Amino acid sequence: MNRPHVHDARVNDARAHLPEHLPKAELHLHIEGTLEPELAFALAARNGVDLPYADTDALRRAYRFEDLQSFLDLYYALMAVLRTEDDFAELADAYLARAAAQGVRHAEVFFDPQAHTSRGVPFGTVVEGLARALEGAEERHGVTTRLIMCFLRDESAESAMATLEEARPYLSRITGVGLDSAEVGHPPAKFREVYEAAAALGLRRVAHAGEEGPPSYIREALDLLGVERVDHGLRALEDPELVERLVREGVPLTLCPLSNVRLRAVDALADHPLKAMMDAGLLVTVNSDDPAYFGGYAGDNLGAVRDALALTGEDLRRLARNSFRAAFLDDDEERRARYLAEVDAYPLD
Ligand SMILES: Nc1ncnc2[nH]cnc12
Ligand SMILES: [Zn+2]
Repeated sequence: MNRPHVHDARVNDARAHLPEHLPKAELHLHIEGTLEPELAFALAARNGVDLPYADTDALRRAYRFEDLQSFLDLYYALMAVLRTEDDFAELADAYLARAAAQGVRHAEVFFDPQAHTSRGVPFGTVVEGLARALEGAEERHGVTTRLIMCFLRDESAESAMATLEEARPYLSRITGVGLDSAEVGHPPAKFREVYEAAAALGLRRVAHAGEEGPPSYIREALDLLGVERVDHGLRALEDPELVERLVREGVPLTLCPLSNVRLRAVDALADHPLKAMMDAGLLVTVNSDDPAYFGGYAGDNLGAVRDALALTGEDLRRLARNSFRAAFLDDDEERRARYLAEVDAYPLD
């Protein structure tokens, strides 16, 4: 009777001390990208939605992407199963449980309101559902949270502005705005006025830039949108002057290594610029982007780059420290200090 129990305890203990499970903040995570095939099918059945896949294996086999757009096509299509407040709460709670198991102590979660309102799901349904899970996360999972709403950059600036208006009644639950979806051809400049309006409402600002798009998009995000963090920023190294500025100003970059391989922004993890970016003095963090689609959550990403790029334990500690330094914890500096102390105390050898 006792043996399996003792065995389980040892497994759990070993898992708790994996180097890649050190305490960390996740700062680049699309909640819709945490929709695992099993939950997608369960929600489809509950909501009477027909999925064009025979089963979860068939769906997983569709996760072979050529580029960002080929992923986005499936990502938006699968959202059809998300309809009620409970669906959004369940989705977010499942993510938070997984993230906590890999050492995530603080999560700043993106959502794409236009992808839901455009198919008839009210803004309030999405936010109330997500907020229920996020606001209970400290008690349930030991994870503090922030919510960031992203504008779809391949939709119009007018649509983004209307979405900002829709958010007004919910601003106490929303920390900031972001910009995502198809990047090339949709430069940050398109959203200058929307970001000005968001800033006037007291919202923090981030934007995807330099994932597939050129380094000039990263400059625009800084200069025209006033972003405080750059999501991805993968192509920054192509522009040495930009790198110098990002280092000087301490602008955080939220890298997503497994995503970059799956969406073919880099050929292989061994070619990922993460280590070169660390060596250049950039404030980089490691995140999971859309973990259900790209093969791993926060700890999986960290473990994968550790192996591919021969990162040391101290490199991992630095990345974890960066994640808390880059987090929107300015309203709770005591908490940030506690998280940083947890990183320093975590045994890595
Ligand atoms: N990696 C990504 N880039 C742009 N938009 C996204 N939406 C979800 N994941 C994204
Ligand atoms: Zn992203």
